[in-house]
Amino acid sequence: MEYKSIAEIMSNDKIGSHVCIRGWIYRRSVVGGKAFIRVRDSSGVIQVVVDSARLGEALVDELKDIGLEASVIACGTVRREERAPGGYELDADFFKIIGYSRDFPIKGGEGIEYLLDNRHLWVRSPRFTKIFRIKHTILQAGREYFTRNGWWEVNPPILTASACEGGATLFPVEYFESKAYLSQSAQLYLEALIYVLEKVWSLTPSFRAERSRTRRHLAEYWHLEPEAAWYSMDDMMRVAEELVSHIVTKVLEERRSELVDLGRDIEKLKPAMETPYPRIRYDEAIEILQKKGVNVKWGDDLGADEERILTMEFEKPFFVTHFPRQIKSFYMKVDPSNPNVVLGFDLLAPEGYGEIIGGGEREDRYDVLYQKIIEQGLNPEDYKWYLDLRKYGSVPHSGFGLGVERVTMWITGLDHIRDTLPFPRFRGRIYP
Ligand SMILES: NC(=O)C[C@H]([NH3+])C(=O)NS(=O)(=O)OC[C@H]1O[C@@H](n2cnc3c(N)ncnc32)[C@H](O)[C@@H]1O
Ligand SMILES: [Mg+2]
Repeated sequence: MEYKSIAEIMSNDKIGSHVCIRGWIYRRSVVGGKAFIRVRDSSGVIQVVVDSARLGEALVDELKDIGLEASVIACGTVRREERAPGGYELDADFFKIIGYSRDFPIKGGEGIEYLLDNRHLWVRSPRFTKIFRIKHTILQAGREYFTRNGWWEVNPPILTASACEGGATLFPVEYFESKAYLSQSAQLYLEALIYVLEKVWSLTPSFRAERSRTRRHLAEYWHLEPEAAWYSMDDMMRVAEELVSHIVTKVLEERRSELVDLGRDIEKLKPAMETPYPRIRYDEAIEILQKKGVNVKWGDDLGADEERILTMEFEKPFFVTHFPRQIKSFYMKVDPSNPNVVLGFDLLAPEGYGEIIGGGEREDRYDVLYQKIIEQGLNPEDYKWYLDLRKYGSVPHSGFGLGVERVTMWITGLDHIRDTLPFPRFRGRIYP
């Protein structure tokens, strides 16, 4: 028996053809001797009509109370039906229950904690099918961009010995007789690999022990990070905007129907297809915020609220550059023309989404980096290997980290980052 996907058969050129599908019962009702069974698979939902006059009363009676998510096979003739989801239905001449389902625990209207406790079943919702298909394309676009432009994919370690982004968000793990930490970022190792392949990138899980639960922070997220020898901050900002533009273009080409089904306003994504993106310095960002009456002063970090207000000034992603040195990580290169700021950049997504990328130029001089490690209260011993990279043929280099879930949240228009991956991890949530 040959099976078609539901998306394949829901088209005018399939009207009148005889096909077989398989999937799970998403909704069901019985009216006047007919069962209307909405079957879902990974491509969509179709209504299957089981007529007792054709397939017998016993089957229709059984379908009256069949459990949601029972797995089924159905064969029949495709026909137009405006009242059915997607405008098509399958007039069944064969219908078989494969796997029964009793009392599927998600019936609609449950609270968020209950749904998260049943995430292993909640993920079956067609809404997640659409989100995860979009995320698939985002990841595919990222890999495609780097491969096409001569970047080499590498595999940095996830078990590490020291912090990259500050000790406050480290997850310690037992490592044989000693202690290790789950990686916050692949960056430091990518900086070793640029001396091997010059332009490298990795997709790794990054871990942040974020104490507070917010709509845009996870404890485990997927991190797309390039690093390149000889690249300046400006060079790397061009890579960042080309990458994001390619991602948005590919999603709009290949996942438009999923975006529409999620209620996303496609028009709001189109400006991000065009580069270059606007660039403002941190100084200008502070001025904009102060003019809007925000209580912020030079030297303050930009939090979610400040970023949200800034994003209302732009219709596409925009860069904020040249942050105060004291609010950025030890590895950031100080601006030669202004020792108070570093050559760092963030890329902020519009519509209130804020930071999706953080990056910059790295300090490539041994003595200066050593002092910055001391300045930030870190132990140079913990960074001995990292400092070594500045002893043997050090070169100017830059990189950034793109938060895949942050980008997915923005592109899909979601209001919480937890729905951008199947099993979200944040404080208080490790099950299932
Ligand atoms: N290779 C690099 O230069 C990356 C650099 N070491 C780094 O980790 N920068 S970052 O802390 O801003 O994180 C980078 C991005 O990673 C995302 N990010 C950062 N933290 C999170 C959390 N907690 N949850 C979800 N996403 C997160 C967000 O998009 C940030 O812009
Ligand atoms: Mg950042």
